[in-house]
Parts: sequence; C-alpha cells; structure tokens
Amino acid sequence: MTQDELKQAVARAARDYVADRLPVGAILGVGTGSTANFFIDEIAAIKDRIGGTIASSEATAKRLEGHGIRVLDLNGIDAIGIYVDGADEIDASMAMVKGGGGALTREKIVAAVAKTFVCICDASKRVPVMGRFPLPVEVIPMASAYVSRELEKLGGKPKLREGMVTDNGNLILDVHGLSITDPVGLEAHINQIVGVVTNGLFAQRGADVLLLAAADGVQTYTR
Ligand SMILES: O=C(CO)[C@H](O)[C@H](O)COP(=O)(O)O
Repeated sequence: MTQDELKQAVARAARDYVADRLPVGAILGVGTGSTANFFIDEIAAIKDRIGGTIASSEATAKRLEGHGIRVLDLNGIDAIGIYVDGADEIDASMAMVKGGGGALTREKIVAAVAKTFVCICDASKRVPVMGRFPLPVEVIPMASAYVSRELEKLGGKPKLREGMVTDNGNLILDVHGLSITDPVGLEAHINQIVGVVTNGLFAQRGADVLLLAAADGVQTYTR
C-alpha cells in the first residue's frame, strides 16, 4: 500500500470512530495536514450528524467549508467532543511531535479544549524516541534570533522555515538534532523561553486514542 492509501484507510477509520462515538449535534475538532485532509473528505458523508467543527488552521477551515461543513468560532463554544488530527511522530506514551504543517499553536489550543484527542497516522510515524523529525517551534518574529540561541543551548540546531508565516503571523523554527527522551519536560522547558508561542511537542496533552494504519489494517491504541 502507498502512504496515501494508508492515510485514506486511517481517515476512514476515524470517520467511523466519530460516527460511533460523537453524540449527534456535538462539536468536532479537525486537524491540519494531508492525513487530516483525507479525514475532512471522509466526514463530508456524516456532516449532518455533526453540530459544527473547530478548525485548527485556515486551510482546514477552507476545506471543511468547501464540503458545506459548518466551521465555528472556538470562543463561542464550551466543549469539543473529539479532536482528530495527524502527527509527525508519536511515541509509546502517546506523546507527539506536530507542526509539520505549521499549525501547531491552533492545534494545541483545539487539543486543550477537546475531551478526546484521536491521532491518525500511518505506521511510519510511530517511533521509539522522537526527534528525527525536526521539532517545530512557533516564535514571535522579533525574537527568532534570541530563541534560536536558547534552543542551541539545549543541543538543537534550529533552522528558520523559509517562506513560512503562520496563521497567527509568526515564524517557525525547525529544531534538528534533538533526541526527545523527556517529552513532557522538554515541552515545558521550550515553552518558557521568552518569544516562544508554543512548540510542537504534544506531551503534557498527548493523544488519548491512536488509529494507526499499516498494510495489514488499522489498529486502535488507547492511552
Ligand atoms: O501537525 C500537523 C500540521 O501542523 C500535521 O498533523 C502533521 O504535520 C502531520 O501531517 P501529515 O498528515 O501531512 O503527515
């Protein structure tokens, strides 16, 4: 199976998960990226059961609206039942690296509000130790050089993502060369550097459910 076929398979499994578990009329959080895009295309078929969606990026909002799926303002709602999103890496503790698409801050906000975070991945994303995928860090533009120096002190090699401005008007530093053995500690440590908006470690609030697609089918893991 190609990687796109695996993404399609896991997106279909996530649609079924939502159809089974999200109460009719409840709010669904929707992630960003190519796997999330497959998921958006799948949920078009069940849009009448969904009360509305919270999009984790402008691109996701546009795709949802293209299917006639209602996109709501997070400030107008109290609860998100399920949040479905992809990841760049996920470890055995269900901590993730996210932000390959640059949407990490809004993704982290949606994840914080959601009752259940369902991560959807193909099997290549599951790793024993995270860090091979460079860790994205969203920074306020005037602080990018300072934050880079601070990240170097942690042993990382930050690289400014060329041509990327986030939906929030900020920049992304991709930090190479980290071996992330303490995801919760590193997430908190990087977030306290002045000028950092947030980093792509989702460890303090990891996934609750992982739907993982491999050639022999989609497996479900729970925290
Ligand atoms: O965090 C993300 C976007 O900011 C994505 O979930 C992550 O990059 C995975 O993307 P894809 O499904 O395209 O592999």
